[in-house]
Amino acid sequence: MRKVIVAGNWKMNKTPREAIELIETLKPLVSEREDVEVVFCPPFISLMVAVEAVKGTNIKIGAQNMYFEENGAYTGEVAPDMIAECGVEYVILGHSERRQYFGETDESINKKVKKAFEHGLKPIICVGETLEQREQGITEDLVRLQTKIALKDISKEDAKKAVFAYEPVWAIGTGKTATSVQAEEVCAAIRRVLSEIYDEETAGEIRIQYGGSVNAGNAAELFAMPNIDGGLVGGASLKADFAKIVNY
Ligand SMILES: O=C(CO)COP(=O)(O)O
Repeated sequence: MRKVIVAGNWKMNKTPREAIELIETLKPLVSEREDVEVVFCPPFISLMVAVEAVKGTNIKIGAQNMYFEENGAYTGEVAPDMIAECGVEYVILGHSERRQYFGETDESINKKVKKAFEHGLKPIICVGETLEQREQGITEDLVRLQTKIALKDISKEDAKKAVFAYEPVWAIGTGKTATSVQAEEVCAAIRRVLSEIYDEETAGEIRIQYGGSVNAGNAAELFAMPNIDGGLVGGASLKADFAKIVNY
């Protein structure tokens, strides 16, 4: 049985002081469900205080990105061991905003996935199509390709620790959610390709989230779908409402 995982991607929001405030507000509200794994992903600068703030609870902390080199002349970048040393367990990789604004490619995401595993970090790998791609009818082809390239040269043992997040770009921050049927269709396609790359057992262990305008009103229906194992939440993760999603 796959454990549901609900992660809050805070994106570029909250100063370290505000991050602590939000965690303190949410902590008592999201710690009750043993069957749901909760992850907060604040900006880099708040990772250390966030790890400190969730000590003694079962809440996990994740980063939103990292670079694929170990160290060196890469001004402005953050290395895998830097975030690992903060006590972070997860790292979001390949978010569509990083692909769109910061030139990330399937190949660079694959390098990051490899590095994450080398450093004991669990990647939350984001895949998803734009509206244009959906209208062209290439959603499944595209998501299959994104999934395959992200996992190139990744062992079965490591892959089992990965989380996938299906995030249709047209549903992010738009208030326009994919229907549970649309989301399930693509999450099932991701599981099929995982089964082709590895085997059915491995595919059955990997968790696949849906992301894109998840809120307290639609979480239960989405998470009830057989291939949707939780959500990657943006806007609604910045408010006390996040607790309602966790306690769907
Ligand atoms: O991009 C997302 C999570 O990574 C989704 O963002 P929203 O929940 O704000 O649509």
